[in-house]
Amino acid sequence: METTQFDTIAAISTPPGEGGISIVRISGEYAFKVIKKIYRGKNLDKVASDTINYGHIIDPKDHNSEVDEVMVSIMRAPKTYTREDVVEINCHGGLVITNRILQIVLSNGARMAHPGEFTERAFLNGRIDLSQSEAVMDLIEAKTDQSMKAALNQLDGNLSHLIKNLRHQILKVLANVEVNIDYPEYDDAETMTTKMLLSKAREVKASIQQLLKTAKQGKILRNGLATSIVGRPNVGKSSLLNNLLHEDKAIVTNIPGTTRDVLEEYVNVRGVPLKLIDTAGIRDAKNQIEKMGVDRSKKSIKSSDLVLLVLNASEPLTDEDMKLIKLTDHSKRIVILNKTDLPIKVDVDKIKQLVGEKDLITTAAIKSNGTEKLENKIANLFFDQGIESTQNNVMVTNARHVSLLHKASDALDDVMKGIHEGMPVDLVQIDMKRCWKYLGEITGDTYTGELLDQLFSQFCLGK
Ligand SMILES: Nc1nc2c(c(=O)[nH]1)N(C=O)[C@@H](CNc1ccc(C(=O)N[C@@H](CCC(=O)O)C(=O)O)cc1)CN2
Ligand SMILES: Nc1nc2c(ncn2[C@@H]2O[C@H](COP(=O)(O)OP(=O)(O)OP(=O)(O)O)[C@@H](O)[C@H]2O)c(=O)[nH]1
Ligand SMILES: [Mg+2]
Repeated sequence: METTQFDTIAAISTPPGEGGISIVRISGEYAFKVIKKIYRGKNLDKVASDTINYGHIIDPKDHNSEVDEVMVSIMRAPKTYTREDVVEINCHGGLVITNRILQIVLSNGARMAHPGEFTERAFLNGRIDLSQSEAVMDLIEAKTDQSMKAALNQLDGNLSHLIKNLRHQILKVLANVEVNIDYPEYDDAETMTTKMLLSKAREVKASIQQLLKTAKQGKILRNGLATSIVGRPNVGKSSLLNNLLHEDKAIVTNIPGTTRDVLEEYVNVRGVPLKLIDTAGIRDAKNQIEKMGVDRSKKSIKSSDLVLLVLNASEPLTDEDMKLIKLTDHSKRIVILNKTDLPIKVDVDKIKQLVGEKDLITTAAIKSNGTEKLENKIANLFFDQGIESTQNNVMVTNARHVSLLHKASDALDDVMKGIHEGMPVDLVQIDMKRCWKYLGEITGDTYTGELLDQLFSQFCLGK
């Protein structure tokens, strides 16, 4: 059946499974009509907005039999999450009961919501803009406190304000340009206008570049710092992973080649989310399965933000170690000299020479020695490059926003180029307008149906 943004929608807004309480949320014009058909208790027409009310859900199609004892929240438009009438049924948190109540809601005037549709309505009805909607999802998926803060900042509208302010400035200049084109009072009107465009283009570009500088850290906070643990077989890679996880997740044995496949885990290191990738030990593999694992390790080095290269301090350096040092020379790298509880057989000075003292630490993973040192080093790598600060700690965390900021900045380059090449001002302003349009796509001042479908379909059901 064709669905529209005017239907009354419903979904279970709590995670599936057993729990203390589950919430079935209803939003739209008929939300109150629906609940009045299926609720026995107070007269809901008489209760104030933003109240929660005791009663029972009944099934009109089954002789009004009682289905559950519930609390029902009544929230009247427009001061609600979606800006529509919203009703939330707080029922007992069983799978069967929650689904039964949803079914009753659906057969009494509501239709099933699409993923993210409540938030999409909050956007379409103007309560939040597009970047704030995206922040709702980031908030749900945030993996550490730092990621959560960045998402909350965006939900509060700080990125939106910054972008809206830039757009406003551009619009003002464009209006001035129009006036000067239409009524050139002075002979040098064109020169004046050009000057104005040029200085505004420079100013806005500087702001955009400042924002883009935050994107690297923003991406890490959102997606995690992709970190590969590499090294010869049996050097202690999986042991180190377990230490960072503070649990025994990866299988550790004294048999070289234990880890055959790539293992991925999220860890929180002092607020920095790491996506840790334990790889198969790299050596000239003899058997096919191990060889595939090694190929993946090599790939994983290439796609990592950070490489933890593990060496065995209790054995002399091998050709494979040397290969690995070379292979990771161009990556951001921490070299870990492990097994330092055993007699040291490796030439430490040579390693210092090869990889630099700054990025070298010693550990004894078997005793969990050096884990804190490693954690500090990782956190410092992230924070020491200096958190790029902008007004109100705005951080760009989203790939869509980054791409639009680049396009906007390129459009400004075209403005400047046009001016330097003496292009007529009415042509130059087209590029300025393009910049304005790209910025508007971040906040959703301009958007397409496809974009909304694509964005909101990534949300969870009931959000
Ligand atoms: N039960 C419940 N808990 C929830 C939500 C919800 O919808 N239901 N939320 C969502 O999923 C989040 C809270 N977010 C919300 C954001 C705005 C409004 C809202 O009604 N805003 C109105 C009125 C604000 C006011 O009274 O001052 C507005 O902005 O006009 C409600 C929830 C998290 N917890
Ligand atoms: N003495 C000592 N033994 C260690 C240390 N770290 C790890 N080991 C031992 O070395 C062996 C190999 O450890 P793993 O963590 O499985 O090594 P790995 O690098 O993941 O090995 P593969 O998965 O086979 O590539 C195990 O027996 C560990 O207990 C250490 O610091 N000191
Ligand atoms: Mg392993």
